[in-house]
Parts: sequence; structure tokens; C-alpha cells
Amino acid sequence: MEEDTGALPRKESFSEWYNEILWRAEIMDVRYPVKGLYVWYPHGFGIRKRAYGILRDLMDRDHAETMFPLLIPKTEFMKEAEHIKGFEDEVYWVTHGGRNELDVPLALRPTSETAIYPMYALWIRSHTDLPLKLYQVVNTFRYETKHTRPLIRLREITSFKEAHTVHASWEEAAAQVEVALGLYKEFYDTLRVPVILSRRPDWDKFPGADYTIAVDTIMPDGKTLQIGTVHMLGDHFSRTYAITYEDANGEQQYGYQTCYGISERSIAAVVSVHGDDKGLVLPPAVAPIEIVVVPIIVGKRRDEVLASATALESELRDAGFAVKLDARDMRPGAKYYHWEMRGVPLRVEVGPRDVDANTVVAVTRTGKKTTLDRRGVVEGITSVLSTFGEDLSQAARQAMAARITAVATLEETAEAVKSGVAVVHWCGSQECAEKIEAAVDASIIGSDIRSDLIAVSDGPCVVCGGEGRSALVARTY
Ligand SMILES: Nc1ncnc2c1ncn2[C@@H]1O[C@H](COS(=O)(=O)NC(=O)[C@@H](N)CS)[C@@H](O)[C@H]1O
Ligand SMILES: [Zn+2]
Repeated sequence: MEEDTGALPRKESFSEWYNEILWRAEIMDVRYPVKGLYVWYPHGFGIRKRAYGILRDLMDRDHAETMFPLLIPKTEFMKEAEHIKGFEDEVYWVTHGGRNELDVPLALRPTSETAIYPMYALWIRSHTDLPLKLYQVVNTFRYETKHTRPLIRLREITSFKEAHTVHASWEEAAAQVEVALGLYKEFYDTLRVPVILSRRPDWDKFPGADYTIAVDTIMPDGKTLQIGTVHMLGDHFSRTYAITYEDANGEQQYGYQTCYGISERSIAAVVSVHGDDKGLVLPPAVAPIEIVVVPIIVGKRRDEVLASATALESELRDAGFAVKLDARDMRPGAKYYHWEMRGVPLRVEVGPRDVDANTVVAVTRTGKKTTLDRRGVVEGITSVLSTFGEDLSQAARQAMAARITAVATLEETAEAVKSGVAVVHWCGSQECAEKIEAAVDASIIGSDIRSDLIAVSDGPCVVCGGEGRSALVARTY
């Protein structure tokens, strides 16, 4: 990789900054010759690997991981009317095997309900088979016709974590929706990404769902990014796919289902929310390299300093840190630039003075400098990294809070959505939602808001004056 030493575009021009950082921080190569498909560089893949390791640990608490086939026969795909309507313009079809035309065209899964639920119908017989809670992490394919963008709007979603659960009752499925939201909140807390939960308007819910609760974050340009969704499916799919079970009284009942998904938009959120004008800023939990040790080589004491830096690296590695010693024959400043661009949370400098004083200098990615005793250095670094993570959360929360404005009129709404999210009172009618969309360059994205940054209240609908409740208006990705 040729090292480009130019400055990044300012983060104020977010779109340029975002495109540039993807290759300068070695996250994704966008030059693959199919629109909407991109290639992970190893560093970006390392971030994904750590993030999805956290996600799997959370899911493995009470789900089992599995894997279903990629190809779905048209006969199964076309069974759920609403689902088809929602996806028919987005599905890729496989029509040939070699030179033979297939008698049944096969869909590339856009999401896996129609692959999984015929199998659930075979597996589920009795209430003792419930609840069934499985998930998979797979690639899915959607022929997105809107503007594609790496990590954000892909035609091949390479990191699609989808969970599909079946329960004996609507209430149990509704309770699982809350469990899923709790897991997603915990996931994004670990990524230090602040989120707002809200219920999507009915016209925006998942095709075939009763309701959809979405997890949104606010990007630096003020637009929201949907970084997770949880769907209550009720018994729609179980009736379509005959997922029935024998209850304790020997009666046949339909199962009640949920499904919930997260994609590599989670990585886009980490890149965008935390990144700055020097490059990526990675929360320690997802940093492929948490600590880079930089020896400050001074002439004749070179060997002594290198030996001390090497000993420090192996002590930190033995303590379980992802640590790298950068002993390249380069000016320290050029090394700092290289690792700052890649978002390494902590740099530890070792120079002649440190060797004499038995200290090291820890410098966080956001510039906080601490001199640590060489003895007990593992504890010292652990606490510096933990404080760094907390600081990232705080900074991200403050940035989000600054982009949320409670407003009372359409004019104020139009102003607020230029730089973020407006909170208005909305009566819940599609008619008023359409009037809001016509009046401002944004749309109603959610009601039943859950965020500790927003005080939900009742009040007159911003359009019709009828009984309203807090709702989110925003421009979206
Ligand atoms: N084209 C896309 N590129 C990247 N991520 C996407 C794309 N489409 C959707 N996503 C992400 O995937 C999540 C789940 O997708 S979804 O359509 O809302 N839900 C489902 O497909 C359900 N089957 C839950 S598993 C979305 O919340 C969004 O964050
Ligand atoms: Zn209204």
C-alpha cells in the first residue's frame, strides 16, 4: 500500500472524508468491478472480525448460531405476499446451472425468512420445541437501486447477522423483541456508538412484519443511519409456512416470530461517529491493533532503547493486548501519522529518558499524554485504555445531543433537519407525515422514541394540531 502523506479532507465535508478514509485507513477497496460490491482490506476486515466477535458473544448468550443455504427456490420465495412486494425489485435470480436453464429459478437471499421458515416448519412439532432462537452471519444480496455506498448501502451485504426466533405466543415474541433491542443497545455501547430506538411508521416497517423497532445513529452530516432493526412478525409467516406446534392440550397452534438484523453499517457507524481529521479513531474493543510501541531511537543508545521497547511489547502481548512494535527506520512523527490514520487507540513511546527513569509515555489517539511507571505498566495501560473508551462514548453522546432539536413548527423542523434530527409532536397519521415530508427535506422516521437524550412528551401535532406525541424527523441514508 503506497503511503499517502496528504491530509484527509475536513470531516465537515463528510462524504469526501468518508470515501477517502476507506482507502487511507485500509478498510475497503471500492475498485471491484461490480456496482455495490466492495473488497475488505485486511485492516478493515480486522475491525469487522472484532466487532462481530462481540456480536456473536452477545447472541450466543441465548441463541444458537447456524447457517442456511444462499439459494432460495422461487416457489418458496413467492409464498409470502407482503414479503415479496417488499423485495421483488431487489432480488437477484440464478436461472442457469452451467448451460442448463433451471426449471425453478433460485433467488439469492436478500434476507433469509423464505429459506429458513420452510425448515422451521419441519423442525417445530411441539411446544417443547419452543422457543427456537437461531442466528446466522452471512452475505445477502439486494439489487439496491438507490445510490450504493461502501459499508452503508451495498448490493452484497457481506456481514448480515440475522436472527430468527419462534415462540408459543404473541406476548413471548414481543418480549423477545425487547431482548433483541437490549442486545443491540449493549453491542453499540461496546462500540461507543450512541443510538436512538424508535418504532418505524407502518409504511416503513419490514415487509410481512407487524411492527419494526429500529436502531438509528446520527452521522456527522446530520443524516440518520439505520444500524439495526428488530421485527415483530406475529403469525404472518407461520401461517404462510405452516410453522405450527402442538400445545400442552394437544391443539395445533401457529408459532409467533421475530427476526432482527445488523449489517456492516455497524462498522460504518464506528468509522463515521468516531473518526476525525487525522483518520480513524477506534474503540479499543474493535481495534485490530490496540497499542503501538514506538521506540524513540537516539543515536548511540539505539540498542538499549530497542531492547526496552521489545521487552515492553512482549509484556503487553503476554497480558493479552493486540500490540505492535514499530521499529521501522522512520522518523517518529511519520510513524505517529501512519497509526493515527488507522485509528490505533494508544501509542506508547519509549526513549532514552524513559529507559533511565524506568517510565513510558502513553499517548491516546485523541492526544491525552500520561507518563506511566514501567513497573505495573499493564495496569497503567489498562486504565488509560478504559478511560479512552469512556471518553469516546461521552464525546459521541455530546455530538449526538447537539444534533437533536425539539421543535414546535414546520419552519423550525426544516431548519433542524439541515444539521440533524428534529423532535416534533405527530398525531401518527400518514396524511400529516406526508405534509411534513412535503414541507421539509426530511421524513418521519420513528415514534415511541427511546433515548436518554430525548424527553418524550405529548403535544399538538405539528401539522393538524390534533393529539400528538414526540416523533423523529430526519434525513436518512
Ligand atoms: N443494502 C444494505 N446495505 C447495508 N446494510 C443494509 C442494507 N439493507 C439493510 N441493511 C441493514 O440490515 C439491517 C436488517 O435489514 S432489514 O431489511 O431491516 N431486516 C431484515 O432483513 C430482517 N430479516 C431482519 S434479519 C437494516 O437495519 C440495515 O441496518
Ligand atoms: Zn396530525
